[in-house]
Amino acid sequence: MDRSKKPSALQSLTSPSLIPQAQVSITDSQVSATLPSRESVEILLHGATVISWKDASGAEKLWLSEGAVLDGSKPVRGGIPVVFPVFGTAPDHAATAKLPQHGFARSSRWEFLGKSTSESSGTKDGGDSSVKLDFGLSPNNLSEEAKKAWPYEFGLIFSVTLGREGLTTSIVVQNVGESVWEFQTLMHTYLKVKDISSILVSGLESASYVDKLTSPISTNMSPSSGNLTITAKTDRVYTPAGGPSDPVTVSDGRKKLYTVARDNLNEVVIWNPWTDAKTMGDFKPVDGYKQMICIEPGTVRGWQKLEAGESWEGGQIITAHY
Ligand SMILES: O=P(O)(O)OC[C@H]1O[C@H](O)[C@H](O)[C@@H](O)[C@@H]1O
Repeated sequence: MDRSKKPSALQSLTSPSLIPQAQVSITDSQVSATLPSRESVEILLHGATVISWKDASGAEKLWLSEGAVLDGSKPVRGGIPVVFPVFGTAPDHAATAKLPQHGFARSSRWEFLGKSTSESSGTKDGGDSSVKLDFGLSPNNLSEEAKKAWPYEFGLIFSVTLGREGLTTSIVVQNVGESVWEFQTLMHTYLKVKDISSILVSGLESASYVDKLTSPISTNMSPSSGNLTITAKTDRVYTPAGGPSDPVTVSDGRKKLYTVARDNLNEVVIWNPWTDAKTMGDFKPVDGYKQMICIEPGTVRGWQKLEAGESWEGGQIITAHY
């Protein structure tokens, strides 16, 4: 076919070089993506941990400890570690009792399964408006120790979708075996803030919460109005009153910073170690707790049961407003 005679409209549709595309780069240890509009994300294969999410101006949205260990020898302190199949430890839950804190997903090397992109026609510059990166984990990727401690047939797909306004992370949990098993999962998101003393968290009004810092651990009700402020060590598991469609908003004074919406994830853990940060060897600088707040959507009160052949999906959508 004589290409010079092709109608020009068709020519532009079929010339990929004319359409701005997301750039994805893959190394032995991580996958990074940048949109034509310059937002970017970096994910380590270790734990499928998102370690950076930047807006178009290059401003980082996630807190990552300067002491974070990124070589796969321990879970990453910061970013978005994936918690599965147990949140914390569950000594009384026989099936997960032998697992380390927060399970094995954040300590295992995941496989990169591939990328997909979507274009938006409405914007003036066109091109890719989002890029989705998929990561997989199955018993084949686990250490012998983890396989022995949790001998179930499972498949996980963790997807990270970078868009112009926000970041979505979602997880599909599949029971590919022949017996029923149960799990908990959570996205341990460390959001970066300028100064924790002016941070307000809304969306937790009238929520019941488990305070993990009382002894014994207590269940409480949050007030029906007013924002949550962080003025000391905080470790609470909230169940927002409006169900998983109730978003949580993080503001700096009157300026909205982030909205965290959830899909199928009933709970939101709010964590800040405060000055106990100094007891964690990988939390640097030690006063870094002033620049972070963990807003962790998950399903962690009780257990999700999966019958043989069943699958379950949940996720978070974080919108950055600044
Ligand atoms: O130190 P890690 O194992 O990463 O856990 C860090 C924190 O994770 C969650 O937020 C839990 O609610 C906390 O109890 C825990 O301290």
